[in-house]
Amino acid sequence: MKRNLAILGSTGSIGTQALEVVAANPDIFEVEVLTAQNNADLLIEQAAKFQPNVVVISNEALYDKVFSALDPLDIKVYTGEKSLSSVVQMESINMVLTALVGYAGLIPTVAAIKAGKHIALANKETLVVAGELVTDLAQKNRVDILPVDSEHSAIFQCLVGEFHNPIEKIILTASGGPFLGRDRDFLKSVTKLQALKHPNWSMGAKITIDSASLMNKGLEVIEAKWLFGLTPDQIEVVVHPQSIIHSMVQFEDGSIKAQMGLPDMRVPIQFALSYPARLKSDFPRFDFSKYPSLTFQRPDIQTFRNLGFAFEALSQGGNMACIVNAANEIAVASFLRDEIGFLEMSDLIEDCMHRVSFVKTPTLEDYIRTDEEARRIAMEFSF
Ligand SMILES: NC(=O)C1=CN([C@@H]2O[C@H](COP(=O)(O)OP(=O)(O)OC[C@H]3O[C@@H](n4cnc5c(N)ncnc54)[C@H](OP(=O)(O)O)[C@@H]3O)[C@@H](O)[C@H]2O)C=CC1
Ligand SMILES: CC(=O)[C@@H](O)[C@H](O)COP(=O)(O)O
Ligand SMILES: [Mn+2]
Repeated sequence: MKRNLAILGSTGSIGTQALEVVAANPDIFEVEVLTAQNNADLLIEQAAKFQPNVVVISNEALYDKVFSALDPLDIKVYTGEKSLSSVVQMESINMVLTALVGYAGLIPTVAAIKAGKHIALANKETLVVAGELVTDLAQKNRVDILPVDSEHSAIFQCLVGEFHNPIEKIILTASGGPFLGRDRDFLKSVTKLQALKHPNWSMGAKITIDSASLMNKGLEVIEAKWLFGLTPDQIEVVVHPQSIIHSMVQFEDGSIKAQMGLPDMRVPIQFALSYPARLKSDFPRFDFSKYPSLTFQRPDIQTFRNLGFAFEALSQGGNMACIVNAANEIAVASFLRDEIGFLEMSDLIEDCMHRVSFVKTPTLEDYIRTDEEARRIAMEFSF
């Protein structure tokens, strides 16, 4: 069961935890490709340790630095726009972990699927932008898309042994983020430092802001629709502040299965990389006596409007989720630069949903055009 991996985004939160899993299981995993955008020092360190055949540094200005460090180790170094899409096609790879953030994950994932590589999917934006196209392509090429996202891994783990049984609904759990229970008056003036303090998970900046605004849960609703072939009314979101139950599936007899454990992304990463096997691990174990109560409540979609936008995008279909995704990427980047306020992120997304050209049955080229148009319009947004 040797897995020869390309890890796209190896220097990020998911990428570094994936390399911990790899390091603990050297008989099972081989690293063929590592990629990064800006963190050349860490990429060089990872390459020296894991000895891939190839690395990609997406920022072209850093190519010389990475090349001169890795040339003596006989590790090939690439850069440039098309590099990710070409390296994922290498013969020696059989699985690609998409641990890079944002829309940038879409085109390399499509290239990997076309080349017949199984996908361990962390980059939820790929399915948000073009879920129908990507899942159809995977089916056509007999490629598995194995979820890494903790909620989707939980659902997938509940479904193992049940694939013949219809799902009545799934229950996606949400932590509620750092601003759970807060009203709009409070949210008006929150800072990025407050928003970057997730109560349970340590993650990259973009997804942490998405969690604070409930956009992450919205993106996950769309991701779940495409991964598990659901209609929007089969997807319920429940706030569960402890993040111990990672999500649930309700079957047609009313029985509910839940997957639980401490919030530790190494568990779903490892399961996606080793599926169908479960590998032994020394990750900390859950202790029931430390969690005397697990609590649940409804999400407040009047205050956290982004979750509602995601359901709206699903009901409109076409390229609407692609519009929401691009607008959200611009909104989060602007918030992180202190250019807009927390609540203005939702105003910007709503504006784009009204103004960007709607396409009912988009092709890949339409998604690329939509992403460009939505980013342009989002950048023009003024308050
Ligand atoms: N972190 C988590 O626990 C979870 C993450 N996810 C999803 O996984 C994905 C990765 O998240 P996370 O690890 O937190 O993100 P990080 O920001 O920590 O890491 C992102 C990685 O992608 C690279 N990267 C960023 N932008 C680009 C680009 N335009 N082109 C190529 N590479 C790029 C970064 O390189 P560099 O650092 O070198 O600049 C880095 O290696 C996201 O889609 C997120 O939603 C899902 C569930 C949980
Ligand atoms: C770890 C993971 O999968 C994240 O997507 C996490 O779920 C974020 O937490 P919330 O969005 O529920 O706050
Ligand atoms: Mn998640």
